[in-house]
Parts: sequence; structure tokens; C-alpha cells
Amino acid sequence: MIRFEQVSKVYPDGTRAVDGLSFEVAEGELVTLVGPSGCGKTTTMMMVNRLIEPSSGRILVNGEDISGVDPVKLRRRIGYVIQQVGLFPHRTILDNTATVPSLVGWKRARARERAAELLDLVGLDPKTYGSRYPAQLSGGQRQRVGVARALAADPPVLLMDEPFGAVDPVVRERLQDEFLSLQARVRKTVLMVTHDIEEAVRMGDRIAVYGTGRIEQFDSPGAVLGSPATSYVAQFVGADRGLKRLSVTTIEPDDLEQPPVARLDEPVRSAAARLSSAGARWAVVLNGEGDLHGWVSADALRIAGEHGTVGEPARRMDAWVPVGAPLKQAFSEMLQHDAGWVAVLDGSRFLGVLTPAKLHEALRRSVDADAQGVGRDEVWFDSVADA
Ligand SMILES: Nc1ncnc2c1ncn2[C@@H]1O[C@H](COP(=O)(O)OP(=O)(O)OP(=O)(O)O)[C@@H](O)[C@H]1O
Repeated sequence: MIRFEQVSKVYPDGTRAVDGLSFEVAEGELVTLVGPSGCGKTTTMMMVNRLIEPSSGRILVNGEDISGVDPVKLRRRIGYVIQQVGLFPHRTILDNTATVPSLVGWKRARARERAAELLDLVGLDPKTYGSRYPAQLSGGQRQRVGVARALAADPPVLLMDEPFGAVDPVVRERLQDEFLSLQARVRKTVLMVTHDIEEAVRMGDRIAVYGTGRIEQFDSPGAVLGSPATSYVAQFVGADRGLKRLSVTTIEPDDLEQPPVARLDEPVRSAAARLSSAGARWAVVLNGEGDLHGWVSADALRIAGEHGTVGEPARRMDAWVPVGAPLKQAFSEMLQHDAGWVAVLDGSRFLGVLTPAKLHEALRRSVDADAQGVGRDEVWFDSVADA
């Protein structure tokens, strides 16, 4: 969808900002450009909407060499979100959002209707915010308007330059999540510039890690964190890249441990016998509908004696994560509940539990899978926990 072919940019003063760049962003893909200040990220991005012209090489958008496309027409097909947002201060939020549809000749009523839809999509109620002015919004809300405005004319391509850079870390994380769920619906082809490796890893389907004017590695977040291509990349992603990997490695059913399962209304005696034959110290307890209730220990069952049901000695345990969530979320739940395991559910169905040992194993397996270029289910190794 966006293709760079041997693109270089030398500024009039001789600065070589970008040197022989070749890469491709597939349709519906989000690629993050990450690297230190001055490495050429913004130059790369601005060449796509011809705010900057390359010195050599070609850029194709949807198969078309953009050097032959009228820049104004080109920009209407490409949404652009920047850190400073750049809203018109004397226009309402609704009119700001309707800017591009109006420019491309939509009737006022239709443009405003579309703007209201888009504000809604980015989580701003048009009835509340549509008639306000930019100064009457928080920084995070202004960023959302920036995204709504860029999407208003439904461009297939979106360029985002540090789009969440101006807000505090908490708001930033929320905006990132919101944008990811929005992107899952609208599937734009996105090129996003950031200097923050955490953001690049979190947002990108693939990441381009920049050295000076060159891409050092262009790969999936997992591969960049797991097998940095050069010592420069390794240094840039940081010594704690294992920790960052927790955010991009998802929980898969094969990662889970299967402790014995008891039902709330089951006799204590039968549950105790099952634990004993499995040699287990505890069991997960499900209610009548098969939903997670909590857990029960072998000791508690023994103390409960011969009679009664599992419901009496069982303890509640609310910690759970959905299958497919990042390992980081599971780890965070374990810490928050001070627990040595967390249940993993598919919808409301109990699939198994993740323990610290299993979490470590899943992480190891994903590192090895990336290094070998195979699926995670094809990687096996001896773990300390099995010894
Ligand atoms: N108009 C210009 N004239 C000369 N040099 C420029 C010009 N614009 C940018 N540069 C230089 O080109 C190089 C790349 O700049 P660019 O803005 O693309 O980097 P960046 O990676 O986006 O940096 P940052 O993260 O700080 O925004 C830098 O050395 C910069 O000083």
C-alpha cells in the first residue's frame, strides 16, 4: 500500500536525513517508525504526503508513484495526525472535524453528520463536545479530535507523527488502547512515528527501528525484542527487553497448566479423592454454570471432613484474564491479587491457569520461535520447573 524504493533525502545544507530507504507497509497494517531524535523518522513520513520531496528514489501509494500526483489531491487521500494537533482555535470541535470533508466538497450537513459520527467513534459525545472550542478540551480530548479529523474523509492511509506525545503517560496509554480498538475496526494503512520503543512495540504490527537515516531492523515487535538484528537495535530496545516482551506475547491455550477442577456443589469427599490421586495441593473451583468461582486447597478439604460440598471450604478468586491477552496482563493480575496463578478464560469458559513457571516458559518459547522463524507451538525445551 505504501512502498519506499531506494528513497533518499538530502536537505539543501547537505544533511542526509534519509539514505536509500526501502520498505513496504501492507494494506491495513500499522507500522511504527522508531528511533532517536534526528534519525529521519519525520522526514520519511512527510515524504508520503509530499510535504517534503525525496532527492532520489520513488514512493508508491496504492501502486501509484506519488511524484506524479497533485500534492493537494494526494493529501486528501491521506489522513495526518500530529502531536500539536493543529486545531483551528476559533472553530468548534464539530467544524474542526468536518474540515476535510468540507474541503473535498461535501455538503455542509453531510460533512457535519460525518464529523459527529467520527467524534462518537473516538469517544467524544458530539452533543457535549461538538459545540465547544479547542481551548475548552483537555489535551487528551484534543488528541482524539485530531484522530477524528484525520479519519473524517475516510482516507485509506493515515500518517501519525507522535500522535500521543503531548499527554501524560496514563492518558497516553488510554489513547493508545482506544486507537488500537478503533484501528481493529477501520483497518487503515498507518505509518506512525514515535521515539518511544514501548509505544512502537505496543502499537505496531511491524516496527522499523531507525539508526541514522537508515532502517536497522524492520520486523514484528516480538522479533525486534527477541532477536535484535544489530547491537545498535539491542541497545535501543534496552536491556529490559525481556520485560517489554511480556506486553507483546499473548497467552495461548498451550501455555496453560491444568490443575484438578472441582465443582461448588460436589461432595468434599470426591473432590479430595481427585486431588489426592493427582498429587495436587489445590484445585480450581467452578460454579454450576462452569464459571470460575475460586479455588480450594487439599488441606481445607481434609479439614472439612467427610461431609458437605466443596462450596464450604472453597475460597473466592476473582483474578482471571482472557486467552489472547498479553502475558503482562496475567503477571499484573497475579501481583495485584498476590497470587501464584491466574485463571485463563475463553469468554466465560475456564481453560486452565497460568503460573509464574508457565509464564516464563511461554516467554522462552516465543523468543525461541522468533529466533527460529517458526510457530510457538513448534518450540520445546527443558525448563527448570520440569527438572
Ligand atoms: N529543513 C531541514 N534542513 C536541513 N536539515 C533538516 C531539515 N529538516 C530536518 N533536518 C535534519 O534531518 C535529520 C532528520 O530529521 P527528522 O526531523 O526527519 O528526524 P526525526 O527522527 O523525526 O527527529 P525527531 O524525533 O527529533 O523529530 C536531522 O538531522 C535534522 O536536523
